[in-house]
Amino acid sequence: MSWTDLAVNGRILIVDDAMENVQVLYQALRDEQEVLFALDGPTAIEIARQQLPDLILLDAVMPGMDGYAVCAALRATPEVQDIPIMFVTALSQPEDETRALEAGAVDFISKPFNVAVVRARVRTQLTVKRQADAMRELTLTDALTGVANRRHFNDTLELEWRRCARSGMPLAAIMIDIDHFKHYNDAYGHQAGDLCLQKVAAAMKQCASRPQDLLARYGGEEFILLLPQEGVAGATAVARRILDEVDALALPHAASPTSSVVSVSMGVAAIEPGESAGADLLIRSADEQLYRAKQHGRNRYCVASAGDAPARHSA
Ligand SMILES: Nc1nc2c(ncn2[C@@H]2O[C@H](COP(=O)(O)OP(=O)(O)OP(=O)(O)O)[C@@H](O)[C@H]2O)c(=O)[nH]1
Repeated sequence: MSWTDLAVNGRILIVDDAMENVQVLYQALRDEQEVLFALDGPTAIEIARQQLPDLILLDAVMPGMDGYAVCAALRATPEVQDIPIMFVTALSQPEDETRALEAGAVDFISKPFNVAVVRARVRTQLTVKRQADAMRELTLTDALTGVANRRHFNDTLELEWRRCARSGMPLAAIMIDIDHFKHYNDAYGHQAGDLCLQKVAAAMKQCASRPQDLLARYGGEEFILLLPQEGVAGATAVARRILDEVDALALPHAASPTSSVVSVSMGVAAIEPGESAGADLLIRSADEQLYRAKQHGRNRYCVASAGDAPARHSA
């Protein structure tokens, strides 16, 4: 892959209160990039949060919320704070440029600009963004299974907790443990154990495919699935699917006292985030239910709500 290959197909958000300026930049970039635009700061922030562009080209002088205020607001918003911002402005003094860079911009272009220079600088910023994204992805991913690692899970849990608290939506988690995995390693070897972890993780990932769902490896053979905006009923349906999908893998486990094939036990919990409790309550609750599922014979899930009997796999 070459330097320019890395840079194509970015999504650019142009923010400028003058439509004619938007059009000039659009004409300059549309051959190489997907281009979005906003004519004011608040709309730009909303589009950035929803469309997650790879780069924002931001005018400095706009009525109401100016470019510096937009830049500060974006930098203070967790889900968009890493999107690079390039000022494209009629301002041209060194102090304007300094102010933009200090506000968190990565580049500053004064108008009138040269189209070829803008294109090249956009490509440069997109390449840097791609590389940063790739590095970030590595630090957030479990190397063996390719699902999120525990650190990624913890960060997402905090974010989703706050998001669900704001929107009054529930947040659910399923704690999942492969049954008798020590026996599996002992019987089939550590390499086969690794392969088993990969297959089980891939099967579970298919069971929760909404963009906000997050499957993470929580410990050795322990996984956790976070289901934002999902209550007990939805999470229980996902747990049932996981039981079926893992069973359908039909991975022989001759050393298991529970089943002839690899099986999982799960704890399901859901909560409406509020002032009185922290995110750790959700995890503790899912963990308690996992313990119950193990106690009741494994290859099943238990649900954190009064009166729920441990649900057994139908097979
Ligand atoms: N192959 C492999 N094994 C792992 C990995 N991480 C943890 N393990 C093994 O997973 C096993 C977990 O054992 P236990 O905690 O006793 O759990 P278990 O045997 O599944 O028993 P129950 O959970 O009670 O059904 C240990 O033998 C670990 O060595 C890994 O990355 N690869």
